[in-house]
Amino acid sequence: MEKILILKGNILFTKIPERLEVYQHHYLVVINGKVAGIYPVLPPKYENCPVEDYGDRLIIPGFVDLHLHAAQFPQCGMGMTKQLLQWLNDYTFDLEKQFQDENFAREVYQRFADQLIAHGTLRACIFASTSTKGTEVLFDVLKEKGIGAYVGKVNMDRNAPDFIIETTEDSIAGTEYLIEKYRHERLVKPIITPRFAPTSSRELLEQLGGLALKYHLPVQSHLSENRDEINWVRQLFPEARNYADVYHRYALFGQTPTVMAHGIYLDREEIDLVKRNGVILAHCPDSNLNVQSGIMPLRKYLNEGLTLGLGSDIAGGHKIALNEAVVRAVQLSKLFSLDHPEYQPLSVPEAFYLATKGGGALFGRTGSFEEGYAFDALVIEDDSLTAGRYCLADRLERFLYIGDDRNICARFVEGEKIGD
Ligand SMILES: Nc1nc2[nH]cnc2c(=O)[nH]1
Repeated sequence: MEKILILKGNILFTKIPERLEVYQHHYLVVINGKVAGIYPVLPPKYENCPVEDYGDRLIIPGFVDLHLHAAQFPQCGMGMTKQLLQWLNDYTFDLEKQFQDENFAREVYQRFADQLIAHGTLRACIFASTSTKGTEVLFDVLKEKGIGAYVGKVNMDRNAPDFIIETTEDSIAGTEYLIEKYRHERLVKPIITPRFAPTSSRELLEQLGGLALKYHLPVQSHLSENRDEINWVRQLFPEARNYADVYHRYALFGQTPTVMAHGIYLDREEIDLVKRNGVILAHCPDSNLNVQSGIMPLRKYLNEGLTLGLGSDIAGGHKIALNEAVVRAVQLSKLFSLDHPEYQPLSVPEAFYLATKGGGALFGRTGSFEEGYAFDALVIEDDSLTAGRYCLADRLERFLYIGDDRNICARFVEGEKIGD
């Protein structure tokens, strides 16, 4: 039997980056979790269906966080004067080790999931830790909460402290165990997750690429984030043409759907490979500022036709709320364009697109209210932001800039209300 959900309110979303679609006081019809249509007047066939009337509130797509580390959640806002490699050594590895303790993992992951949902992130692409048991806890917590996610057990078998790396065999065995257990889940699914090239042996990369192909699973990792990291990769993989080619050689670069975080310093050849292989880049502006990685040439990549989304990159980024990343992406693009006037700063609709439909590309049809898209949505109550006086586009901008979880009064994932 068809499950019909009808909402009424002010509906805003993007189909293309440059333009916001705005429907004032319209009806949005959802059938079996998918958007069926938006109407000024309810068609007669739905006349007897109940309507959730949200009055003058905004209804927008849920946020999609394309890159964050659940196991770094307790570390937000710490070590923020270090650069990447030092920060990993001084803070991150010590913390991630603790996720071998399932009770600790459960306590942290519950808070992490609650905060993610409270702030309106309804789909996320997540690194857990190297602990297989700890990662299992994360899968189960996210399933209970009803959010959509890709979850990766982190793989590392070299160039990090002994207490956190695994043998290649253990790393692969743990990964395959989780794949077998969760690959048929509807909303929370496994993703292959080599931490990054420097902490991966060739053997590990080869076997992970094999798993991605065998189970047709997506892949996530880090790419070209920091200059010292890039030099390190050059020393470790002299046979590779560039950083991207390290992953490409091992079937971890677009042979299955792939998200690479950062990609700040891509050369011409790498940009072409990203485009040719359909790799999605996760832009993480807060993190790029905090650990002084640099400014991604976002407009250049958009002009090249690359697919991008936004990531909070907890805990390189210090805030889990993705509207913060929207704002920071716009701000950083303005700084970039001061020195590169040929590249226009990002507009707010473009940044909003990245945080919804852009990142949503990894999850299939989500992040928009076009027909056939999964109905992942937030209802925004912005009275406290003096709603009445502004047009709908301005109200959305104000929510993105100065709103927070207190303004989100309902959340839907594939048509189901969550987080109440
Ligand atoms: N931002 C960030 N970059 C990384 N590169 C390798 N590991 C990490 C991590 O945990 N965070």
